Amino acid sequence: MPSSELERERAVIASFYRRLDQLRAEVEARLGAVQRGNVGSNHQARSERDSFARLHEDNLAQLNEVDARIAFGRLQVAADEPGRDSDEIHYIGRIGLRDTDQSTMLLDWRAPQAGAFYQATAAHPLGVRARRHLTMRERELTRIDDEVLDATLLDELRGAPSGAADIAAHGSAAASGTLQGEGALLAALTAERTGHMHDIVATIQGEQDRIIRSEMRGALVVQGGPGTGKTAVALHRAAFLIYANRERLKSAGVLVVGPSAAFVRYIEAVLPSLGETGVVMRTLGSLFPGVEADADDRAEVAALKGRLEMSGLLARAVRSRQRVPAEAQQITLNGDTLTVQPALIENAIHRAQRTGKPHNVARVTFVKHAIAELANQLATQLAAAGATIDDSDVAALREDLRESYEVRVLLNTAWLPLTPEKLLGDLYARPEWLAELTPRWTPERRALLARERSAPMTVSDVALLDEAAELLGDMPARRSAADRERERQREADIENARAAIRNMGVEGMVSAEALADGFAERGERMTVAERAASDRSWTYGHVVVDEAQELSPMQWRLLVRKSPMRSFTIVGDIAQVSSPAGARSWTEALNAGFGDRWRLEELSVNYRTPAQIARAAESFAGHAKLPITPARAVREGDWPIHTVLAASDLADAVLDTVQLLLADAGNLAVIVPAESVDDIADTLRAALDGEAGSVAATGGAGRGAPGGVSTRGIVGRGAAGLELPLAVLTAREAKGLEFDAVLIVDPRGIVAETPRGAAALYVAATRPTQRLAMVYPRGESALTGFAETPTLF
Ligand SMILES: Nc1ncnc2c1ncn2[C@@H]1O[C@H](COP(=O)(O)OP(=O)(O)OP(=O)(O)O)[C@@H](O)[C@H]1O
Repeated sequence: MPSSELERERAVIASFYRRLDQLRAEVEARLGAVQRGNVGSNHQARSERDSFARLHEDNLAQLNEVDARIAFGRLQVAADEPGRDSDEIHYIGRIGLRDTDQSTMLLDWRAPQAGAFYQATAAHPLGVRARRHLTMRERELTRIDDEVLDATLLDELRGAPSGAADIAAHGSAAASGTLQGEGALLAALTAERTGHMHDIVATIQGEQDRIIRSEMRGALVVQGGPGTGKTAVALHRAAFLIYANRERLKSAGVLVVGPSAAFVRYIEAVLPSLGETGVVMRTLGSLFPGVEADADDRAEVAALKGRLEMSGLLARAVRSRQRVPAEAQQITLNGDTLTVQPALIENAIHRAQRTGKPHNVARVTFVKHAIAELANQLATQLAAAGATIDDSDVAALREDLRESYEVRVLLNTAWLPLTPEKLLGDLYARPEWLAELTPRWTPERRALLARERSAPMTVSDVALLDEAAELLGDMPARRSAADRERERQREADIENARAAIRNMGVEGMVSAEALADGFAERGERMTVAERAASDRSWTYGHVVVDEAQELSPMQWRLLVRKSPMRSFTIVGDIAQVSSPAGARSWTEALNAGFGDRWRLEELSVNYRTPAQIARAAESFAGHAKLPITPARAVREGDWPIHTVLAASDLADAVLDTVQLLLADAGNLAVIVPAESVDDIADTLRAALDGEAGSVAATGGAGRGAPGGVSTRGIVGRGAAGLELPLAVLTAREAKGLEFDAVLIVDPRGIVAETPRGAAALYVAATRPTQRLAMVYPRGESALTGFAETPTLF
């Protein structure tokens, strides 16, 4: 590219940075003024100050996040205004920028006019004559790639005297094929992986863009084979929806659900790099506030806990905690003895059940009714004994009964307030109670649920806890007082926010509701995302579910409760189902939550896996009869699959292969059957890091230096390995991730360890962007599909 053209673009980009720096300075000044402002001890004034400070801090964070690679595209669009003969030029960037005179300098990639950057093709140019990809490293423009979509432009440019000829000299004759911005795309795809997913905003492809910009209403299912960009598309769609529905989604929030902590860590930087920070990211094990489950149940147990019939069982369990005593009970109050007949309690229970409210909420009706009946009974008894009783005496009796320890025991035995944890813990730890509730189950089936009360909650328990919480409702005493106070405070906050906005002259910049959200933080400075994450019954404006094929019907029930409007982006690959509770088709998976109200989009190009690896994985999947969706791989790849048959010890063969791969891979995953993953991790740490350099399974660590030498070691187990050159993972942990090179240890062991182990191996084999190696234990041959000429170590 002639330097003149590059220089011209550099000058344009420099103007963007000047404007960005100017905006940043303005926001910093405003923030400084707010922080310095003396508001004294007035609580309301302090809240307002904190809210404005927060607003400016968020703005500043957004400007900082988008600083690197602020612009990535330029469109030359045919002028469509009559009388105008020159083309329009639009620059496309991570955010929109306006000059001081309010003219547009840079279009936000999500703006409607920017759509043509992703959608225009030679066949359907959408008015675009030329498209330019600007590749930047931090603030520096390093390369430009042109595509000329209008052939007449080439002729015009040939005749042109100025530097515009530079474009012609480097433009392709016309964008051929289906890939858009091929040069920039291939550069992105072959770049070394860092352990964190990057945004793809500069190279989104047409089929992806249509999905990203699809309307927010309803459930959209995105099906595609491995590496087709489903995760990337889902995250960019979240950013697009926040942009297009900012008011609604800023206050209701967006939830992104992924399969594992490693996965959440892998994707967490994408949305901030697009300037969106307020999204809640959760694993299925952390969707119930206060519980962080990461252990899985055995396959049969998880499958049972995921079944819809568990909701019926939990409902029966709650009902059975509303118990009529078998016999009459005696209580004494102020020296008088009262005989309480079972019918009195039964009557109060029926009254409460008829309210249709959750257990803990309906208990208020139960207690009120039972106390009233007991007071009437006692009053009649006292009157019969000669006392004179009027209404105020009956009210006093009710008060006494409420205070009585014996009455409390009596009522609690009939209707005990319950927490979800207690209900579920009892169900697992009390086999005789479970047997009462499940007369038609076999003893073997019941045994699947049996567990010590102290055992930690598992991932599949989370959906059951949430179901139980729905059936139980909040504990009554806490609820009413706290809720009334919250509502009162909220109204006052919105009123105050309106006044504050008028006073500060910032109408239109922030809504009263959004500002009131800031007040509500009450000094704790919680964001919408933080509040949403800590409130179990929070309903989100939109929910993104990744690896959605793995979800059980009970998990779908939980998620649908999180977005009653059913605004969902559901991405996954039905062939990759490896969880025993997952579905075999989208129709089956979505039936309970969505009926037939969902739409399907498919992605067809594999951007990650080189063709030679993708073909082998697909061939293996064919033999294993997995219902795969073949995808067209963008790259052929440079290395054949490396098959190693261990000559003696498996660990030695693994170590030798690891050393071979580490020589030219930026990051490497060693994927191992769950039962031997810790042993292999220990072996690798001992050999490569030495004891002192090892990294804990859950702790974070800085990425090792290039070449793999780091004072903190290069081997990490689980999510901790993502930032290191070598991560040791199970197939489940590797879901959704990608690495330059992947080494699969004992592939048959992975196939054998779960009922859907073949799918787990298919997933593992499709993680590399460059190289795949497989190490088989001594005496085994290579698996069909993956068979290549083996090496012996
Ligand atoms: N348009 C694009 N431009 C650049 N990179 C892309 C593009 N689309 C996808 N990629 C890259 O391809 C890789 C695979 O994408 P992603 O992880 O989203 O696929 P996936 O369909 O979710 O895969 P899997 O189901 O196998 O986990 C990622 O590195 C992603 O950044």
